[in-house]
Order: sequence, then C-alpha cells, then structure tokens
Amino acid sequence: MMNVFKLLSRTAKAPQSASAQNLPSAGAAANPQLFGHDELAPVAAPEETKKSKKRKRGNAPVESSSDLPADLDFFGDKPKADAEDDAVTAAKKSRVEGKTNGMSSAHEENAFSEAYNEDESKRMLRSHKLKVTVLEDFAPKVEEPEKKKKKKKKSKAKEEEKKKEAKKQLYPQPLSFFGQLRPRFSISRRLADNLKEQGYTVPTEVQLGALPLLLGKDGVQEASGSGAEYGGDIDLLTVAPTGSGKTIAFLVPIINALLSEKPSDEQGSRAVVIAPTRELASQIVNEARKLSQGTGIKAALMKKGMEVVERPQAAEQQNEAASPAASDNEDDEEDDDVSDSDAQEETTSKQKKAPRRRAEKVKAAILVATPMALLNALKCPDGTVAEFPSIRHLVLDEADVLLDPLFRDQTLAVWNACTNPLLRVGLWSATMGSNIEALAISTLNNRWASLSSSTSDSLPARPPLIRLVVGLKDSAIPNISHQLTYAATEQGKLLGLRQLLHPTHISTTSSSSPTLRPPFLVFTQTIPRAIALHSELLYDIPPEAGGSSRIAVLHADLSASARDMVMTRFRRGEIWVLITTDLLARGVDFRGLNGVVNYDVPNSAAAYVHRVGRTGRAGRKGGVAVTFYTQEDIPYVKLIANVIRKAEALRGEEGEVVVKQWLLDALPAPSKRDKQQLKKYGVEARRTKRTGDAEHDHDNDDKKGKGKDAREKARARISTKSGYVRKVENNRKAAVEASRRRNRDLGTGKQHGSGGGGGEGGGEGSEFEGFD
Ligand SMILES: Nc1ncnc2c1ncn2[C@@H]1O[C@H](COP(=O)(O)OP(=O)(O)OP(=O)(O)O)[C@@H](O)[C@H]1O
Repeated sequence: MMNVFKLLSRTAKAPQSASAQNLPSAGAAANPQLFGHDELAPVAAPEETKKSKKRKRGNAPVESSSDLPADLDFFGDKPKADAEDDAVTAAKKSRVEGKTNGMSSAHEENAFSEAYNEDESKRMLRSHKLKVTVLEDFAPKVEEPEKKKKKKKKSKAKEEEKKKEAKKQLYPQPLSFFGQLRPRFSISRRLADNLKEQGYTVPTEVQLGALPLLLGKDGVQEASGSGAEYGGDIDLLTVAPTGSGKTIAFLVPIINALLSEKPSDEQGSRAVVIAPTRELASQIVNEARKLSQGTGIKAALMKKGMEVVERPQAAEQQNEAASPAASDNEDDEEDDDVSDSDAQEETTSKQKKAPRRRAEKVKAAILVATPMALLNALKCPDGTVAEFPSIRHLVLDEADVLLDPLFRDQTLAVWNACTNPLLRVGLWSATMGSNIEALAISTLNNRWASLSSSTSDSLPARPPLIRLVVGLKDSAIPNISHQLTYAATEQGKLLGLRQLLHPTHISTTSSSSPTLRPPFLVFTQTIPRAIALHSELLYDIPPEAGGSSRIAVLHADLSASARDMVMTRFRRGEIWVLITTDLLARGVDFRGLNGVVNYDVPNSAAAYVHRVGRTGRAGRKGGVAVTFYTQEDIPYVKLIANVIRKAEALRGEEGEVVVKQWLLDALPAPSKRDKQQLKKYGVEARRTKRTGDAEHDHDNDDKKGKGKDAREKARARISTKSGYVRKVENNRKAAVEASRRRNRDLGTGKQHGSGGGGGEGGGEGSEFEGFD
C-alpha cells in the first residue's frame, strides 16, 4: 500500500513549502496580493513606475536600503530623488507604515492623489493580472446609414471577430493604497478610518481594480478608456481568486453610496447581499458592521420572521414566527453569535403559543440573506412575490452557484423583485461559467423590458455591464501546495487521512510532502459520509491534546444554533479538525486555516477551486490542499489535475511543477455527460438517495428530508470495522478519555467546562506537535 501511495501521489509545492514559521495560521498575512510582486512594486507610485519601465519580467529585484520587511518595502528600489519627491515618498511610506503624524497635509494629499498615465495604468493592471472588459454596453446605438449597412455583409467569421473587437477594454487607474480612497473618491472619513483600523493598507488585486470602477468619477485626470466616463454607474461581474478580498471590494462602494443617499425614515433596506449559506451571510454581516461602524449605516442578517416589505396581514400569518424580537437586529453590534440565535429560537417557540403580532419592517440599510430566506419574506399569500423597490444595490456573492439550477429560480425571483430602475447589480465569484454571463445579460434585458412596459415615464439611462477578471478564470490560488493522492480504495483513504493526523508518520514516509497541520477542514461528498467519518475519527485525538472535542462535524442537517456553535469554536481554535460538506466550500473565511483535505473528490473543477481556497487567504503562504482519489474517481481526476496545472502556470517559474504532462495525458478525459452527472450527484459509489448532497448541501429548504435506507447507510460507512465493533470500542475510548480528564482536572485543580478542550495550544498560531 505504501508503495502505491508514493508512486501515484503527486504534490505541487508552493514556492515556499509549509513550515512552522510559514503557515497560514502563523500570524499576520504578508502582502495580500497574489500577483505582480516581482515585476513592479505592488504599490509603485507613479514616478517610481516611470523609472522602472525598462525593468523586465523576472529581473532580480533591486537591493533594498530600507529596513522594512521585504513584503512591505515598496519603495526599496527608489533611486535618488529630489527633495520634493523624497517628501512625497516619505509620506507614502509613512502611510504604509500607518504613521501620518507630523506629515504635512499637502504632502499627504500629493502622496495619494497623483494620477497614473494611461501607460502606467495598463502596466500595473497587466502585472497584477487584471482585465476589465465592457461585456455589454446597453446605451442606445446610433443607427448606421442604410447604404453602409449593406456593404458590411461579410462572412460569419468576420462578424464574430468584430463582435470580439467590440468588447471594449478598460484601464481604470489602479488604487495603490487605501489611503488614496479619500483624496481620489471623497469617500466618508469614517469609512476610510474603519478600513485603516482593521489594518488594511495595500489593496488586493480585485480591490485595486474594482474600487476605482465602482466608486465613480476620479478626482484625478483619467485617460480615455479608463471607465471614468461611466462615473461608477455600472453593473459589475467580477471573477477573482478565493480569499482575495472581494467582500471589501463590494461593501466599501455600497456603504459609501448609502451614505451619500438621503433615505426617508420609512425606506427600510437599500442594499441586499445574497449568499448561498447562512454561514457566509453571517460572515458578510460582520464585515459590513466592522466597515460601517460609526457611520449610521446598519447591517442585518435575514432571519425567519423578519419583515422586509409591507405585506398583506395574511402573508404575515403564514410566517412561522412574526416576532418583533426576531424582526430586526440592527442595533445588535455584536457578532451573530450562538447565544443570540439560541435566544431567538427560544423566543420563536414561545411565540408560537402567543398570539402573533405584526413584525416590524427591517430598518437596516444593508440586508444580507440566503435567497430562500429573502424570497420567503417577499412571498404573498396568493403566491406572488412582493416588490422590493427600496433596493438600490444588489450583490450576488458566489453568483455562479446562486444562478446554478439549484438556486436559480429563487435568486432570479429576488432580483426581479428589486424593481427600482436605478438598481445596480454586482455578481462576484472565484469561478464563473460563460453561461452565467449570458444569464446575467438576459436577466438585465428582461428586467428592463418589464420595467419599460410597466411605466409610461422615461427610464433612466441603462448602465453598462462590465467584467473584471483577476488572474486566470476558474483557477485555484497559486500560493498553496496541492497534493493529489491515490488511495486506491475507501479504506486507503481512511489510512491516508490517519497519516495526515499523525504527522510524524508522514515525515518518515514521504518527506517531500509538506506537512498538514491543524486546524484544517475535511470535505466529504455527502452529509451521511461526513457524520460517519466524524464518528470514525472521534477518538483519534488523544485526551492529552483535547480528545474528541478537537474534532467536529458541520452540515446543513444540524440546527442553526448547533452550526453557529461549531463555527464559533472552530474560529476560536478549539476545534482543530472540522469535517464538513460543500456547505463550507464557498466564501467562508477562516484566516488561520492551514489546510484542506478533499476526503472525497469534489464534484467539479469549480468545487475544487472553492474548497481549497479556504486556505491561503489574503495571500498567505504555506497552506496545503490534499485530495484523495480511489479507483472509482479516476474518470474525474483530470478535472482536478487541470485546475492544479493552471495554478502552477499562474505561479510562473517559482515552485515545483508536479502535475506533469504525462500524468495529464494518462488520465482519461471525462465526457460532458460524466461531468454533468458528477456535478449533480457526485461520484456514484458514494451517492445517497438525497441527490446531490455534496455540491448542494447549501441552505435550500427544498431539499430537506431525512430518510435513510440500509443501502445509503452502507454507502456512507467509512470504517474498516462493523458498526457494532466500533460502537463498543468508542464507548470504551470515551470512558478512558473521561477518566483521564477527571484525573488531570483533579491534578491541576481545574474544573472542566462543557465545551471542553479550549486553550490547550489550540489557538491560532500556537504550536501543534501532532496528535501523537
Ligand atoms: N487589502 C487587504 N489586506 C489584507 N487583508 C485583506 C485585504 N482585503 C481582504 N483581506 C482579508 O482577506 C480575507 C479574505 O477576504 P474575503 O473573504 O473577502 O475573500 P473572497 O475574495 O470573498 O474569497 P472567497 O472567494 O473565498 O469568498 C479576509 O480575512 C479579509 O479580512
């Protein structure tokens, strides 16, 4: 077995392999940017850019005279400058370091408001791998004269070519520091301060491109084709890597716009962010609260019983819990924590008995919801969907999954309910099929047609749909190590996972593989398999290291409060190994996550990109992504190998290329049908009756149901032993663990809390010596 592992296991190492000092959990992120490090200083100021023009790709960086760490030494290659330049540069440098005291305001202004010329903008955008295209300009076209039209009847191929050419490229002036936001776009001081307080100085690629596009007309002079002609009045479709800071990129412009609008008291929510899972929605609410602190803008998580529009009374009666207590949490500045949800559930159950009162309409300006939760709140008793005209900003986070068949109807229903003619839409994800682009365009067109037919007033000008792509579309991040491990059988996978849990074994058997250190996530294809794997591994962690409390399972069949509890404990570092389904594959940000294990192969290339993207956030290096595959998975492995290959290409010459051409050639190419089946139902051998649990273990009420038959159980089973033997063993281990814990507590005089295990080196960044 070991030889097979060694022979068929492939590791694609990130430039710097994992070490205790270089782990995603080992402290602050270095540079949050993924690209452009070696070509241009990431935040090179205009005059520096000019001087570095002749520098070629891959040239050795110029020696730095600064005592800043290399990642922050953006001005290290500064040639001798005159006194004025020095002052400006010092201002910029001080800003990067967060020191502005004593700096003259004129210098500060200079440092942040200089314009890049067109060439400089293009170079910077290229080096950071940004591409901005006008996908559809809906402005009315000027009719060409009849004669010319006839002449232009050309071959189909030429027309296609013309179409492509017609897609105009834009070169927005990049944002080099967050400090430029105020001088260039006059954003609210408080918003700028909130960004600074959270330690954000250098924008990531997506922020560097999207913020100037969305924040509108620049204070500095813009070159033609910079997008400034649209004045920020655009719909935007963004494809940018996992963990690249898309949340800030869409929240900052929304908060700023909300602050500049004058709402009436009655207006209610003015921005909606839709996300596929409750976990992601609640994370976005927390981000929005941090960014809008002190601005008067509130953000709320959509919960059962909340009212978002005025609906007929009968509709409210249908609502399960129309409780004022549950109606609005806009004053609650705390995290959406467990106690909050528990309290709410308690209120809800009491409320069922008490006569229902009319729930108050949500007043929070930003509402974050899963599509089903919001649609339920918009549904009327006659089955129609109420209009939500107060919404001016709609964001679909993880847009491709929200517009995938599972969520499509709900998402489109919410989108169409937003009838404000000034609605601006943002679609964001790390992966986006061209079908999603087409669907976005047709939805925008249909919506406009229906708005035109329902009003006699002239509608405002239609904004263009712009597409921003960072890096290679649908690619995994290049800053982590990818491992593709052949485990032959289901039992081989269990053995492989146990080896990962016991790092000492790994260092002797396969020294070339970077070690996977907790905390990490383990993904399975279905909920029953996640539960089965959890019960199998429950006692693998010895009591001295925290025992069974260090390992947990999270899936959509758990109650909301149980899910919140697991999330909180994982974020606190109390849980080290979290077994889950694709419920946590998208959007969820665990800053210090060291790795991801695909215990079951993901259902698509996109699912791989998102799962492994839970580690290596904000440019952090040292993350490890291990994917086990068995004989049954061979037809699909090429999908994943291709994604890893792309990530290697993105990385450039650095690091080892392990998915070699011969491996790609040897792997069979899955047919279109194979891919569709895989995406819908997962690998056959591991399917359960509840179709598509893996890709679709999201918050979609349509799929709930808990029937299991014996065959399903057998498919879910993850063990080398029978259920009975395992139960007996587990009982024995639990008793031993409890007794050891009692003895230890007696010895130290400590009382053991019900949560268990916290604090024993489980915090982010603490040393973990392996479960052995
Ligand atoms: N400019 C920045 N500098 C440093 N850290 C940043 C910056 N912008 C965002 N981050 C951090 O990066 C992490 C990832 O951000 P975010 O969750 O928005 O990523 P994302 O692009 O939405 O990823 P996904 O596609 O997985 O949803 C967060 O912890 C965030 O605080």
